[in-house]
Formats: sequence, structure tokens, C-alpha cells
Amino acid sequence: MLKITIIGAGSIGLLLAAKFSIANHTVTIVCHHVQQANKINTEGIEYRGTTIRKVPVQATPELQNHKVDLLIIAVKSQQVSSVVQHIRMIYGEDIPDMLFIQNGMAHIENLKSLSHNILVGIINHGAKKLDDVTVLHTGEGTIEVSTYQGVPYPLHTLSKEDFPIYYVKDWYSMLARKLIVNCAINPLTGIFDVDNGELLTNARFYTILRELVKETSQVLNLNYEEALSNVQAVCIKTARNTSSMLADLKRGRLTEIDAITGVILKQAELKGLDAPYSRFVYDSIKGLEKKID
Ligand SMILES: NC(=O)C1=CN([C@@H]2O[C@H](COP(=O)(O)OP(=O)(O)OC[C@H]3O[C@@H](n4cnc5c(N)ncnc54)[C@H](OP(=O)(O)O)[C@@H]3O)[C@@H](O)[C@H]2O)C=CC1
Ligand SMILES: CC(C)(CO)C(=O)C(=O)O
Repeated sequence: MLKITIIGAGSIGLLLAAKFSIANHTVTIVCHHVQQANKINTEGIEYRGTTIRKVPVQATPELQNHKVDLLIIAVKSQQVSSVVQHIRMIYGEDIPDMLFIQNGMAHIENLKSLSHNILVGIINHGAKKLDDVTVLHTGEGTIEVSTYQGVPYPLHTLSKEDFPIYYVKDWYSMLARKLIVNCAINPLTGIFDVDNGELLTNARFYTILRELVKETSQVLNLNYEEALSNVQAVCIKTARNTSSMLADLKRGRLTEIDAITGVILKQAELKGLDAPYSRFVYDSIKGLEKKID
């Protein structure tokens, strides 16, 4: 059994903490606020999926210099930079193996200064934090992980039949595949205020979705047909999901648009390509964020 510390007690942090604790791993979750840590320590985490379970989990408001097998960084992309600095401050050079699970690709910039064992992953689950101790598993899927650098702890020990984790050889193509999904689904659901499935069932939205997939796959030099069928499959599988971007807008929070569409716009500029659909959705989401201010 592994010793795991999870930094970030939001939707994904709570989901992973509950699932790994149910599987008998020793999990500590680092919360941003002391009240949440206290609540988890007294009440545990309530996992709501096909079953409902109260799971005892240890929580702390401060990352501690404990030897663990794996440090999972489950914060939003824009929070990774300060979390990495904090990890360095607490652990010095003796940092445990780390797993970063953010959407998009912007967090990769923050990993370049580290010379430690690093895994990156993509989460194909839907999760929603209902309150400090309750997480709703809104869409069951898989987790894919890949080695970004070094020789991290083999993750197959964490994989379970009902919560599978697959190893992927090439981290870049794994993240690029997910990036196209997020570039297409997240901003459009945010702009139109619809669940993921409606991007397929509404013919006008679907036309725009296809153009976005065409444009982003061209910028990333990936096959359009494969990318489109992957995006369609995710829309079907997560048809009733509120995307994380729409959820952030509804909660009055900044979105991960810079880590998602922002990356495509930078790549397009470097390659001298036009990306008008991406530019449009980027500015639209930034405009919606301003409305929240
Ligand atoms: N939710 C989902 O279904 C999916 C999410 N993802 C990706 O997973 C990542 C995490 O998403 P999600 O869990 O939804 O995000 P949330 O915003 O729900 O969770 C992030 C948590 O990290 C906390 N946090 C921020 N900074 C720190 C810090 N310095 N120390 C400790 N905790 C901190 C936040 O606290 P506070 O709220 O106080 O800022 C928040 O509780 C994102 O990149 C997202 O795109 C991918 C697929 C699906
Ligand atoms: C796969 C998808 C689009 C599921 O909603 C997601 O990753 C997100 O919402 O950020």
C-alpha cells in the first residue's frame, strides 16, 4: 500500500483521496483552509457515486516534510506555480515522486525547473465538490499517466478495476489529445451555457465545435478525424456534465482558458498559423470572466 499526499481538496483532490483511501492506501489531503481540514478530520470525505460512502481521510492545512511514495498536485493550472514553489520550500531537494493532473498544458512550464521524478496525468472522470467534505462522482472514466521525467514509482499498484489507471508512453501526445478535447468542449459550453452533450445535439453548436477541432488539431499537428471522433466520444460519455470551465464561470471564478486555448494561440503564433475560432472563444471567455469581476 502507498503513502500518498494530495495537494488541493477541490473536486478532483476529494475524489482521488476518497478512492485511494477506499483502496486502503494511506492518504493525507492538504487543504487551502484550516476549517476544511478540521471538517475532513472529524467527518471524513463523503463519496457519492454509484454507492455513497463516508471515508476516513487525514487532512492538514499545511504541507509537511513527510516521506511519501507520491505527491499528487490537484490544484488548478494557474495555482501550480505557487504550489511548486511551496513544495520546494518544504522538501528542499528531497522531493518525493510527483504527479500533476491539470487540464491543458501551461503547467508544463512550471516543471522545467525541477530535476525530480515527475508524472503527468489526465483525468477522464467528472467530479464536483458539493461542500468541504462531499464529492459527487459525476462521470466515471479512467486516469492516464505518463512519465514526464525521471523514473517515478510505478503506478500500476494504484490501479483498480473500478478505478483504472493506464500508463501511456508519450506524455506530449497524451496531453495534446486531452488539450483538443478541452479546447473544443470547455469554452463552447462556457459561452453557450450548455452541458457537454448539447454540443453534438444542437447542429449549429456542432458546426462550431468541428471548426474548433479542425483548427486546434492543425495547430498541434494531429489527425483531425481522430481528434473529432475523440471529442465526440467525450461529449457522449459526459453528455450531462457541466464542464469545468462552465462550472468556474457559474461559481464566479477565473477559468483555465490560458492553460487551454491560450496554449493553442501561442503555438499558432509561433507557427505563423491563423486560429480565428480559438481567438474568438478565448476573448469570449476572458470577457465572461470580466463580467464576474
Ligand atoms: N473537476 C473535474 O471534473 C475535472 C478536473 N480536471 C482538472 O483537475 C484540476 C483540478 O480541478 P478541480 O479539482 O476541479 O479544481 P478545484 O478548483 O475544485 O480544486 C482545486 C483546489 O485546490 C485548492 N488550492 C489552491 N491553491 C492551493 C494551495 N496552495 N494549497 C492547497 N490547496 C490549494 C483550491 O482551494 P480554493 O478553492 O480555496 O482556491 C481548491 O480547493 C484542474 O486542472 C482541472 O482542469 C480534469 C478533469 C475533470
Ligand atoms: C472532459 C471534460 C470536458 C469533461 O467535462 C473536462 O475535462 C472538463 O470539464 O474540464
